[in-house]
Amino acid sequence: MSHKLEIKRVSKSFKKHEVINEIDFNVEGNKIVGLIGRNGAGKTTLLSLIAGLKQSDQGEITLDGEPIFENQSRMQQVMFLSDSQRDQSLKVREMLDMTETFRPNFDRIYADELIKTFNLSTKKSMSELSKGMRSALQVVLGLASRAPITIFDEVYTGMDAPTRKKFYNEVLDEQAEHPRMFILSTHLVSEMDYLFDEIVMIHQGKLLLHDEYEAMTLKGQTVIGEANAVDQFVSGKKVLNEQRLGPTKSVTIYGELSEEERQKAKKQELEIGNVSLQDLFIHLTGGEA
Ligand SMILES: Nc1ncnc2c1ncn2[C@@H]1O[C@H](COP(=O)(O)OP(=O)(O)OP(=O)(O)O)[C@@H](O)[C@H]1O
Repeated sequence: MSHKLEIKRVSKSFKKHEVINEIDFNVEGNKIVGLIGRNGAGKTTLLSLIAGLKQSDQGEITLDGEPIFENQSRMQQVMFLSDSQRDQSLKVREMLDMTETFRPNFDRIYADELIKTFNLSTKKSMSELSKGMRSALQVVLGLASRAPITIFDEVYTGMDAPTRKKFYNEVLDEQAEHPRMFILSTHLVSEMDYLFDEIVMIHQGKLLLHDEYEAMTLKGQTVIGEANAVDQFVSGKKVLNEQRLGPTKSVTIYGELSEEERQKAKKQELEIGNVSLQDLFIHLTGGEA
């Protein structure tokens, strides 16, 4: 079954600091959504609002038309996994037991398989796990719970590269066998972009872009060639970045190019190339990520 998540002009402040500013977008269906933003952009805050763990000051977040906040049945459909510290004395086995009690779709057999995949011991307590192991446990709980909306808030940052790769493979396998909506926040953009169907990019609490991954990367273009010709070609377009190398110039733009414009570029010996999501992210959020 597919679900509709609506984020309707949501704002949230802490004291006088507005952390989320009128964010507005919808996601519908079984998709893997990448939530991208720099440190402090507001990703965790937005995801906590979506999970109903915090109340927005303005606007509303609904799942299938019903508000999530203070709505037990909707909150049960949304699972939020993060690296925040849990009760350190609990054993891994107890964490699995507790999660199984609260999550109606929890698959214990799959959870036990994942425990082996990620080399975790169910006998250890949380305080005995390394940072990477704690991250892996969050991944196990999130995947095995099979909640219709599963949110991973940068849990992978503690995991080493081979373990992250295992996680990415599991997400893709799960999405094929038990489709649902995953929201994965990250700034490991180049490493994770192949997972995403849709991208939500936020910056300083505001929504910068929301689009399908493919559409978004097709809109990012570099135009390289003789400086004057490049300047003329990009005039009136959204310019993200410019680099000059002697008489040559490389400009990154964002927006669709018509066939006519592509032909014009060809005639003027301008080279048009695609921009990676990582480069778009860097340029759109103003500098090195
Ligand atoms: N409970 C809180 N009280 C006060 N300020 C907060 C609180 N939680 C978050 N903030 C502030 O809100 C802003 C956004 O924080 P948030 O954790 O949502 O960002 P983020 O995009 O997840 O960052 P990162 O990638 O570094 O984890 C930051 O300036 C942070 O200091």
